[in-house]
Amino acid sequence: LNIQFQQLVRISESASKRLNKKMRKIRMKLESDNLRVVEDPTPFVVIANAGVGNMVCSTELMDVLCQYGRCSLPVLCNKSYAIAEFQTEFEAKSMVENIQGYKMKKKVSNEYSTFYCFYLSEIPNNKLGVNETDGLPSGLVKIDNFLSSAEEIKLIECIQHDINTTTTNHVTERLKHRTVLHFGYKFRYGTNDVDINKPISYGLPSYVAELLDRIIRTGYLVGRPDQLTINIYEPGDGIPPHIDNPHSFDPVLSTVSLGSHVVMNFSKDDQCIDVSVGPCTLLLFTGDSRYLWKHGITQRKFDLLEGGAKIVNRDVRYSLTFRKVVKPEVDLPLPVNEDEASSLESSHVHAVYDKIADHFSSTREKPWPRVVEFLHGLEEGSMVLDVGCGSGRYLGVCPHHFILGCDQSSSLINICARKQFTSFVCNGLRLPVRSNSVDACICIAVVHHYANHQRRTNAVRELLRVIKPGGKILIYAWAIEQTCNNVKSKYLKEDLADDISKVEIEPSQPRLAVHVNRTNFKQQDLLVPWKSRNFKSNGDESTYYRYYHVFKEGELEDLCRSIAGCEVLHSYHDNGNWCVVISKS
Ligand SMILES: O=C(O)CCC(=O)C(=O)O
Ligand SMILES: [Fe+2]
Repeated sequence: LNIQFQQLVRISESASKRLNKKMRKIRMKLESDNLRVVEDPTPFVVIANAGVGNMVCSTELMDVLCQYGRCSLPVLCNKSYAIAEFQTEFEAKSMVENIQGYKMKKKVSNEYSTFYCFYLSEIPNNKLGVNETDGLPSGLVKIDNFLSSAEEIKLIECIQHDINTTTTNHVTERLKHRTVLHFGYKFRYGTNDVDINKPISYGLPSYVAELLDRIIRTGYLVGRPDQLTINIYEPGDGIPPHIDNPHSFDPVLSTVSLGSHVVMNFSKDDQCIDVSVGPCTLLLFTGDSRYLWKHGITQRKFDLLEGGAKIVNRDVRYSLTFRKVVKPEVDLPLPVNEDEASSLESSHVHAVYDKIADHFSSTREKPWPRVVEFLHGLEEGSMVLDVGCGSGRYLGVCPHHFILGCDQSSSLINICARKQFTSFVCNGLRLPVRSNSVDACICIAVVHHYANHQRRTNAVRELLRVIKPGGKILIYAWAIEQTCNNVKSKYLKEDLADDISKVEIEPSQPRLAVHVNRTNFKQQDLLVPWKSRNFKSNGDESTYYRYYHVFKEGELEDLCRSIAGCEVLHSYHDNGNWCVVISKS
C-alpha cells in the first residue's frame, strides 16, 4: 500500500466473509441504479461509499486515485458512490486491487468510509449531477448580494428578537430539524399550505417591508406576498424535499438567505441539482423550479462545494420565504341569523338557478330510478306535489298520477311550462297549498339549499303540512359521504385519489368553504361552483356558486324525527344522497 495513503486501514481477515456478502448486496444496489457492473477489468470503476452524497470530498478521493494512474472523476450529484475513469484497464485494476475493502477517514467528519469497487462496462451518461446549461433548475432565478451585510445583520437581530418573544404577531414552531416563524398565515407542513380561514392578524413584520419592496421591484412576483415563513437552521438542520403547494400560493415564491451559506438540493424525477446559496442571496422560484422541481436541504453540518472539491462548515442560517396566498374566488360568511340565511339563499341559490336554468336543465334530464320507483309505488291517480321540481325531471314520468311541480326559480318553471307541465313559482317554506290536501310529495335535492338547520326543518314541516295523514313524502339531500359500501357516487371523479375513509370532515368554519367539484366534501357548509357553458349563446363564461349544506349520515332522519307527528318509514343512501320516506300520523 502506498505510504502517502495513510488514511487507509486494512480490514481484518475475519471480516472477509462478511465483505463478500456485503459486496453482493452493494452490487445489486448499484445495478438497480442502472450501472452496468462487469467482472473483467475495464477502465471504469465505481467506488461505493466514496461519493459526494456520502460526504467524501472529491479532492481527497482524487489524491488517492491518482496514485494508480491518470484518471478523472465525473461529479455525481448526491450519489453515495463515485465513478473513476482511468485511461487504461491496467491502471484501473491496480487501483481496485489496492483500495478494495479499505477504509478511509473522511476529512469532513473524521468518520470512516469503506470502499467497494466494481468495474463498469461504460460510464453512464445522464449521471452528471449538474444541469450543464447554467447550473440552475429551469425557472430558478438567483440574485447574489441582494442586500448588504449591514442590512443582513439588522434583519438577523429583528428575527432573533422575534424568536425570543411571544406575541400575537407571529407563530413560532420548534420543528424537529429547525425552528420556524410564521407571519400572515401559519404554514402547514403536512399539506405545504395554509388555512385560509385563519389569518394571523398582524400580517408581515415591519422589518421586512423594505426588503419586500425591493423583491417586488425585481418584477418577478405576481402579487404582493402576504405570508412569510422564516426558517432558522442550526448546523445539522435541514428541510425535506418538497414543493410549496401549487394551489395555495401564487406562481412565484421568493426566498432571502441570511447568515450561513447552504447547499440547496433540487430534484425532479432522477435528476438533481445542487445549488449553492450564499448569505444575502435572493432566490426566485418561478416556472419549473416552482412547480416541477422539489427543493430541500440535507441535514448536515457542512456542505461540499465546487463539485465536492471544497468543504464548508455551516453556521446558523436564516431564510425568509415570501408567499402570496391564493384567496378563494368567493368569500362569504356562514349565516348566523334568519335574515342572513334567507339572503344567502336568495343570492346563492335562487338567483343562481335563475341564471343557470337552461344549462342546468340540459344536465338534469334523466330521472333517478329510485325516485321513479317511489312514484310508481303510489296508488294510481295520486295527487303528487314535487317541491323544488327544477326543470321538471319527474313531472312527466308517471302519467297515472297528477303531478304538480313548484320551484322558487321562475326560469326553471318557464322551462317546465315549455314542456307543458303544470307548475308554479313559490317559496318552499310557504307552499300555496291547502293543508292535508296532497297524497304524496317528493322533494329532491332541495332541503340542502336551506342555509340553517331551522330553515331545513321548516321546509320539511311545510311538506308534512300539505300532505294527507298517511301520505308519503320522499326527500333526497346531498350527502357528505360520497362513498357508501365502498362504492363511489357518480359525482366523484373516477380517478380521485383520496379515499373517503381518510377524509376528515372539518367542523363548519365561520366562512363558507369553496368546494372543488367532483372531489370529496371536506365540510358541511359549502359553496359549490357552477361553470356556465353559455359562452357560445350569450357570452357568459362566469362561475356561479350555489350554497349547500351536505348532510351527514343520520342527520336527515334526526331532523325529520324532531318534527312532531313525523314518522320516518324508510331511509337509504342513493348515489351520494341521503334519502328518507316520511309520513305524518
Ligand atoms: O430555507 C430555505 O431556503 C427554503 C425554505 C423553504 O423551502 C420553505 O420554507 O418552504
Ligand atoms: Fe419551500
